[in-house]
Amino acid sequence: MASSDSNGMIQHQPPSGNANNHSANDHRNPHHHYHDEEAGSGPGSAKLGDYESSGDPFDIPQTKNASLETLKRWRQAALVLNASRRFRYTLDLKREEEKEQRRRMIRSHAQVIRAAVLFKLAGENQIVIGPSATPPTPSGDYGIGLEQLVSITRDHNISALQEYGGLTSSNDHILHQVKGVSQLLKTNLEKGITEDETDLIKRKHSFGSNTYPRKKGRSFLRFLWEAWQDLTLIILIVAAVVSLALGIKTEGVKEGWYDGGSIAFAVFLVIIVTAVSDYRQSLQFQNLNDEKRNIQVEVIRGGRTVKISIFDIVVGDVVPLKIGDQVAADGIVISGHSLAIDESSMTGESKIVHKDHKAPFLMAGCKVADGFGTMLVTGVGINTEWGLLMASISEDTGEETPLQVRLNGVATFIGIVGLSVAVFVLIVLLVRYFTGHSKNPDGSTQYVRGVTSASKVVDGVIKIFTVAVTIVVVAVPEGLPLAVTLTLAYSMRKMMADKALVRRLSACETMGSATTICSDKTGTLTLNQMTVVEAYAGKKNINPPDESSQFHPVVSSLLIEGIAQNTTGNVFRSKDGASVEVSGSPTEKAILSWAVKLGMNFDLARSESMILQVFPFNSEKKRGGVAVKLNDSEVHIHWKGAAEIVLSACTGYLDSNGCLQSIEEEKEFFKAAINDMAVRSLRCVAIAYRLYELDKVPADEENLAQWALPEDDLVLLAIVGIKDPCRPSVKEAVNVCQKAGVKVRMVTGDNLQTAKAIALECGILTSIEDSTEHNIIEGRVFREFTEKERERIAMEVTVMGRSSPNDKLLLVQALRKRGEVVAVTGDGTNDAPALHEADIGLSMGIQGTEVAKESSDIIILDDNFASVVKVSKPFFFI
Ligand SMILES: Nc1ncnc2c1ncn2[C@@H]1O[C@H](COP(=O)(O)OP(=O)(O)OP(=O)(O)O)[C@@H](O)[C@H]1O
Ligand SMILES: [Ca+2]
Repeated sequence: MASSDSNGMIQHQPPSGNANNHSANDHRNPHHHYHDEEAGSGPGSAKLGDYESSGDPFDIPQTKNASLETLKRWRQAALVLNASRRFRYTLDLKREEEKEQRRRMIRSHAQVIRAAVLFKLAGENQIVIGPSATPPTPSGDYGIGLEQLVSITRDHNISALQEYGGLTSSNDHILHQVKGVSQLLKTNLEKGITEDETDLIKRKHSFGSNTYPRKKGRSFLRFLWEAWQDLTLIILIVAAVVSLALGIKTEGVKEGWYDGGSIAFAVFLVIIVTAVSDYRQSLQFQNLNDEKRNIQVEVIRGGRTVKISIFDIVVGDVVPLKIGDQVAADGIVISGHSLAIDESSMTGESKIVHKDHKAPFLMAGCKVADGFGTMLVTGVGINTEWGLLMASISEDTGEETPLQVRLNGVATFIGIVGLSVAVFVLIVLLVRYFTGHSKNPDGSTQYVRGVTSASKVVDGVIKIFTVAVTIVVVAVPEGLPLAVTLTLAYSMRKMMADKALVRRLSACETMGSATTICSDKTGTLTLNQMTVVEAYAGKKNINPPDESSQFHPVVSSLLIEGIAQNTTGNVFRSKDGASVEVSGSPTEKAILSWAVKLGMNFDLARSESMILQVFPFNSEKKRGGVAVKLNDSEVHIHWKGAAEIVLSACTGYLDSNGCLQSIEEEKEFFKAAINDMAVRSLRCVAIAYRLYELDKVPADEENLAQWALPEDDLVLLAIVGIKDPCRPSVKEAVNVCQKAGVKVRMVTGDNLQTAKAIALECGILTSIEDSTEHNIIEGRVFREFTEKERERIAMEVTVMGRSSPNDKLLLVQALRKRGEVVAVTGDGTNDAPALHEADIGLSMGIQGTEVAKESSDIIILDDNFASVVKVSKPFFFI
């Protein structure tokens, strides 16, 4: 497959064989390179090993990664008769391949068109190197028409952007090249479009909506048609016909139809029930898919961050992007810091692409791999490659669970054995009959060659056939797999009612055999409603924490500057200033609200300094930083993050008079303060800053983007304690697990003391004395053990604090090595490898990122641990 990029150069994509391999190895998740990179050993090989060692052909490993290879072997071993009904896993794979092919087709199609246009323009001498583009043609209410807009994005036509750009923005946050397009689209790049209904409708009218026609599912008749095409059923149908014919022949129409009729009725019943259940399941999957696709995304409208359905995004919208998000529509980067996009879902190449003003075009359907930013939407729905792709593939994945596959296999196997026995009996009886060995009750030989009349022979043979048919009918257990299908369909419906979105049906089953659950703390065990309840400014404990008069003005203005700039959240103040809306991650929200109470005017604070460089917060480093330049050219670097980590980088603090003091002698005091808050289950965040010399800051953009923010020599401004109460239902849920013999472990990014306090509160730990050596462990300690030691320790670990997402993966790996069946909950993008590695990955519907959801088997819609338990409870006690 060859494709041309925007310069018309030919690039070679991997040959189709490769792509097939790719999907064959892991049909479930096209993003499995996450796993491959981080986990080392691929899942496929491990699972295959499991299979080999078990040696039992009926033993499909109970893991979700039951690979194609396993199924293929299994299929050979069990002589499967109707592959399409028995092995939907393979169907699933075919669909994946089909998807991949479509994707390539759409891409090459778009590229051919693009190449043709470029060629034509070149012929007409319209392409000149440098800024040159056809001027925008106004259309309707907007300065640019749909066609033109779409082609700019599709062709990654930067020169057109610059051409339209015209004026240079006074505000350097905004890449001025987007300015022109945004004006044509009547968008304010900072405040977005207005929330006005009529404006939205106008935009939809001019540029389309972010939806695509859905491919119709199969009709009921198709299911009916498929339902009877099963060898066991065909055997039964034949048996019914034969039996009917025989019965009528021997006993007359009135009496003789009973046997055949009842077999036919049974077959009919099975066909109908199978078809109905398959059909309902396909409808259910369609609903599931709709729900899966109906992602809630944030957009900025009227200066306010609002959550809307992805389908409601319109051209001109300003969409904030953060790590883990799915790019909701085609667009152009407005501003961004270390913004990197994983385009593998669209291009098939697992390459992370950095986006800035040189490569500002974003493709819908890709994932944000790093950093954050905002984008201007320029293409929606069917005008994007993603939309074309979605419209052209149907997604009713009628997968079967391992248990179903196994039972179906057993049923077929028994059916075949029955059939063979019947045929064997038939042959023996026929041979006996025709060789004159069978006798009537009166002792006379039944068949004498040349003597017995033809009609007698027919009767005799018919009797023999009846025996054979009876054996077949008794032997074929067609209802068995059906029973499982019905049960699972029921449990899936129940799960939906219990607030869980099942992405893979087999997960329901696996969940039943889970022996341990590794749960997140924040949001899953706790409510994720965070408020700052304690604050230290310098050594002074501020009480109440938002009493602004207790802060020295120097401290509070530095705090406000740091909090307003060093955030991915947003504060919206209504025109009259009466209501304030804070958005962002729960921790951010808590800190922003606190700052608002201290008198922060968000917009004003942000306009007073200019951001030079950002280090976005991530769970690995547990801190985030920003460098800002003030109007007087002073440079401040603000850091905010896990308290003890930031504290260890501090060399000074500002005391209650706003004077700089050395922190050396006071470190113990601050550590004790943090510990004191943590044991009361508060999450501690420290805020610090430092001065920096402007001439040490890289001047040119290239180096500035690469600049690693200095993070030593910090001055501590404040430490806050954030309360996040336990969910009320959690204690009971943990109890249910423990009763069912399922061990609950907490793996959290929070401080060990905080983790311990929450674990006590929700019953994961019964008492502090309960702790053995490795029971409560820090992520850092755990990761430094050797692999063998980790395996040994893992079983003991109940609470892991200050863990990075990779520690979670290590724990899951170690537990699985010890033969545990592990369920893992996760929300962050970095949790994807652990979710993937687990036997059952559970992601969070509200706080979870798209990447995490995609790597999980079950999405817990309300983020609640109690729902996790509710989902699996019926299975625990089987
Ligand atoms: N937005 C933020 N800015 C600065 N620091 C933060 C922010 N969010 C969290 N922190 C700090 O980072 C620490 C851990 O964050 P991390 O993302 O690893 O955990 P989490 O996912 O929030 O919790 P859990 O793992 O229990 O779900 C917190 O204890 C807090 O001190
Ligand atoms: Ca987490």
